[in-house]
Amino acid sequence: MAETKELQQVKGDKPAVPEDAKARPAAKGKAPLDVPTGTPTVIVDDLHIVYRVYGAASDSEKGNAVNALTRILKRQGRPQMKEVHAVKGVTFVAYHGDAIGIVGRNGSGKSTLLRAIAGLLPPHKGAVYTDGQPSLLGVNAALMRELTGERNIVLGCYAMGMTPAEVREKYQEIVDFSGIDEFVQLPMSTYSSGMGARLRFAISSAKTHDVLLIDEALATGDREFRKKSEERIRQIRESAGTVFLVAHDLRVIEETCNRVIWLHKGKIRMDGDPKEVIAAYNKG
Ligand SMILES: Nc1ncnc2c1ncn2[C@@H]1O[C@H](COP(=O)(O)OP(=O)(O)OP(=O)(O)O)[C@@H](O)[C@H]1O
Repeated sequence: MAETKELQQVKGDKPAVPEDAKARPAAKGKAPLDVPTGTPTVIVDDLHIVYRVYGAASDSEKGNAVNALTRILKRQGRPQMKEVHAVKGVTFVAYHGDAIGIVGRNGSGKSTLLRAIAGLLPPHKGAVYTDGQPSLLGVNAALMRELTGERNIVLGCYAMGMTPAEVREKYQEIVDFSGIDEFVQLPMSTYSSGMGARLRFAISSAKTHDVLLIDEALATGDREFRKKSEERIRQIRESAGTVFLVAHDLRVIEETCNRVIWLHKGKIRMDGDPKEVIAAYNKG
């Protein structure tokens, strides 16, 4: 998303932190680790995301004769469209060096929020402002199953904007980081889901990202890989990037992030220190 006038203003002397953000624990409590505060990378302002599902009908609307007769009498067609209000007025500011974990129950809007920050979903209301190019790394990131790991690394690096020289320089590092060894010569369709996830993470994190959005990609890795990934996320943060991490494994979040946002039914329930938010989340 292009840098906006609003964000340029925000990057001036006085960051425009929304009023409610000032009241949140991250802002008023202890400063997150080594974060140089004051330079926002992502501003989410009263964001609403609504999915429109065409051809959907609720149980009460479909398949029964009374409903069909009512529709005929009222000259209505089949119900065509349902709306799912997945994100309902989310507001927060992320800063350079933040690693923000997003937790919440299934369907609470975590993946939707990441996709909206990545610019893949248009806001129904509100806005997302980002400084730099956000990159979404998901378990479903578009690597091609029928191609070998090697081809996917090369194409993936080109897709992220690397030059041929940079690809040559990074290639071996990516293979080593992913730990897929000789499987790199085989099509990805022969990989386990963990191997695929590791390769995706290795490719996506080979480049320095301004804003890296990670959706569950670390969930399938083993302990050793998780440690390596956490280290790499730390490096990304140190190079003044911002990382968002969605993971159901709360240990990964607690060990990796300096701030946690708890989403509940599309709204922020809590935002602040990982230990405090995770403790509250575990209590329900
Ligand atoms: N493509 C879509 N079309 C319609 N509704 C969707 C779509 N994707 C998600 N939803 C709905 O939006 C809501 C939020 O979903 P989302 O996937 O963002 O939640 P989540 O917190 O990431 O869930 P999970 O933990 O299960 O991955 C859910 O009610 C879901 O059914």
